[in-house]
Amino acid sequence: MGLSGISLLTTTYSLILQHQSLLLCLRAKGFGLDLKKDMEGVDYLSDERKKAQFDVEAMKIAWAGSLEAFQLSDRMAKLVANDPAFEKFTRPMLGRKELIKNTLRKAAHGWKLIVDLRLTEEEAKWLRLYIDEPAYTDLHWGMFIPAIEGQGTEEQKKKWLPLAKKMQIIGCYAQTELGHGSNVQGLETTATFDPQTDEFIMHSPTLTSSKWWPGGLGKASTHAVVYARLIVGGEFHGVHGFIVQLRSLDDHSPLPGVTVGDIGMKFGNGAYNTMDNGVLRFDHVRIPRDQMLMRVSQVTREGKIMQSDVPRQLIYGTMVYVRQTIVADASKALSRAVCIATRYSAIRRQFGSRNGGPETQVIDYKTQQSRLFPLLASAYAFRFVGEWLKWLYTDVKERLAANDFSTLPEAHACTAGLKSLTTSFTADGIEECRKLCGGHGYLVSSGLPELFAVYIPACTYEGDNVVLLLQVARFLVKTVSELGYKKPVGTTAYMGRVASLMQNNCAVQTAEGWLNPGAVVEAFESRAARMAVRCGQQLAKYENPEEGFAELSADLVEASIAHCQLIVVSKFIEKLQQDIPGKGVKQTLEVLCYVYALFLLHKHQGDFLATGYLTPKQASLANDQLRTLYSKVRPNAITLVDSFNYTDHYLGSILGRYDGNVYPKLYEAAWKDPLNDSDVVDGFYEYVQPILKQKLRTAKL
Ligand SMILES: CCCCC/C=C\C/C=C\C/C=C\CCC(=O)SCCNC(=O)CCNC(=O)[C@H](O)C(C)(C)COP(=O)(O)OP(=O)(O)OC[C@H]1O[C@@H](n2cnc3c(N)ncnc32)[C@H](O)[C@@H]1OP(=O)(O)O
Ligand SMILES: Cc1cc2nc3c(=O)[nH]c(=O)nc-3n(C[C@H](O)[C@H](O)[C@H](O)COP(=O)(O)OP(=O)(O)OC[C@H]3O[C@@H](n4cnc5c(N)ncnc54)[C@H](O)[C@@H]3O)c2cc1C
Repeated sequence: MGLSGISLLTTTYSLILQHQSLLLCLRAKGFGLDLKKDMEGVDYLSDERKKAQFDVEAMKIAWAGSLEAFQLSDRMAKLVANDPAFEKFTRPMLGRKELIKNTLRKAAHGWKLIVDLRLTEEEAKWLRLYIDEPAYTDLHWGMFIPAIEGQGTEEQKKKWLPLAKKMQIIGCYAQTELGHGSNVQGLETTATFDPQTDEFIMHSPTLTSSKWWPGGLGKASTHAVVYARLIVGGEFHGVHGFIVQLRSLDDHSPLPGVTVGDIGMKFGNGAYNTMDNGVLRFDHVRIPRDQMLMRVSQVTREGKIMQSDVPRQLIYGTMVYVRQTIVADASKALSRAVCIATRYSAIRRQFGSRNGGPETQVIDYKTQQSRLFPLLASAYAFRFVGEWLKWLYTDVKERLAANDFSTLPEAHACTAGLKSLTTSFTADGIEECRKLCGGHGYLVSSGLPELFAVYIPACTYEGDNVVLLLQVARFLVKTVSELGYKKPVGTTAYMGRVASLMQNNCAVQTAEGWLNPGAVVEAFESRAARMAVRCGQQLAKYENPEEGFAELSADLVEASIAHCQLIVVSKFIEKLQQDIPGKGVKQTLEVLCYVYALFLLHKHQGDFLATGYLTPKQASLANDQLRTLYSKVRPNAITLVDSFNYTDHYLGSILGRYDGNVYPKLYEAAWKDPLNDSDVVDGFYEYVQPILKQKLRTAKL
């Protein structure tokens, strides 16, 4: 094949796809073809992009939340993508020590950019996100600083926040212990007040009291907010946060009485192993009294405990904040996986070739659509519920600052429940995206294995997902039990209409009848209300409510999921009631909203049927409508993932490349693997050749 033959290959998209494997063979066999030259600059997804029925630039803004948010995020994404210091392709191949050093280097480079370019806190947050490497800085900015902001007095904030924000100290959040994580009141580390010296003595009395897991603790932090049992005058006064210095600010060595280190390798290559999750023990370490975070309770010089008007639950406030950010992160992680799987599904062809024509794009298989499009719709749904949750949190924060604590229980229930719902779904969704990409999805260069490994602990950290749903259940049970005399508000307002929600059944008669926001919301409200009320009725049969709660906990978790799904569906619908500019943007989002809702209805039809709200026929009509909706998503699929505006650097996936130039890049990447540095593998002469050369004496073989 001559050069003219090669240039012919670039003429049509389908021809190129057919000939890619041939080209690769030629190169491998030493024919010297320059694949880079032949394939680069071609957009293999351009035909797909032409199918869009909406204004992609406007959708990018809808996804980002505003033009300003879009521009800011776009600027930071490009800053990172264009800086070779943030290369991450080799990360999964690094040993742990190199990995951590590399992460420290990136964090330092990121901080230099933040300082040199005078980035705002918001810009810095996006910069760290796009660097896309879990690091001690996540916990410093994401938990240590918020803990001081939320639980410190004005004086404490004035002292510690400037140091932390200039990174003159590095902090982490040391709550979990070897023996207890979920049960915070079961923590064993003690902080005993010594009135003689006006100090607290921090101590780890047992092996199980060792702090275990805190990110950034293992190697980087100089300080920690340590959660410990406050003991004053020999009595226990609950768990509180204390700012404790762990390492010297000169040479970083642990201070006397402090034993600190890393807890070891975690799931996956690269992935969360860039984080130094740590172990920490105290041997009677003394800290000044004013290092107890004292917004909720104060210990006086004389050793008196003073309670402020602030509820005790505010000690858990940092978790409310972080759970809210985790919901926003879920939409990022899911959209990333979906972007990879959608683009690759349009490139990948299997079967269906007629008369030598191209095979079918796997995205056109209905089964592929029924697995992929609900994930795409969920990414948008989580994005919008995350936006709403951020608003809710900001509102609560303002109220807390003005000593109005009335909305804290709802904020706790919403953040706990939505954190659980979105992270569980996203973790499963990333794995589904890997399967949607077939064998190539299992390659590290697809980006999916590392994304999965880095993401799955989100189901555990910041509260085990089942434990959190049980918190939602307590909130629901309380709401139901108070219905007779207290009007439910906020996300439980629908319970105020419990009588009609229990009585009226679904009125939908046709598949088109499901394209009605009122019908959809009523279905989810009825299901959630009926499940919660049913749990309430069951609980009432127990003399001991705690015993009943434990016995019914699996059903209570189901009721919590129904309530949380209702929130996501309602917030998506509410979003669509706003003005959303751009040709076809609102209509396309409406399709996704119905996909999300009807997919859930189909998946959980057992609930809807068992509560008596739906008939089997109505459930089946919903499924008919869902199939029609998938056809409406299909032409917009690629541009819907383009609207996330992810750079190739952030995606970190050959399968998800913007230009769809998958096969040559996969091929190229394989040759970059260190194993291919030589033709004869290390160890061949010691371990393989002797086998090949052996002269077997046994008759059997
Ligand atoms: C890739 C880079 C990402 C970058 C992101 C940036 C930052 C960080 C991101 C990632 C995170 C990385 C690491 C994660 C860090 C952690 O994991 S920190 C440790 C988190 N630990 C937990 O979440 C522990 C879970 N357990 C609990 O939250 C509680 O103990 C409990 C289970 C909820 C309560 O237990 P219980 O014994 O029943 O209750 P207690 O007596 O303690 O309190 C009961 C009352 O308090 C209310 N309540 C509970 N929690 C909260 C809260 N958070 N806010 C407000 N109120 C709360 C509860 O409703 C009860 O109220 P009543 O009115 O009495 O009913
Ligand atoms: C990657 C990672 C990073 C972390 N970072 C930090 C950090 O920075 N700082 C920090 O302090 N901690 C951190 N943690 C710890 C984390 O917050 C805890 O692991 C988490 O809260 C879960 O607690 P646990 O490990 O005690 O789980 P457990 O509570 O032991 O859970 C084990 C099982 O028991 C079940 N279970 C527990 N209680 C109940 C119940 N009441 N009813 C029914 N089932 C129950 C759970 O559902 C689960 O299936 C991190 C953890 C990970 C994995």
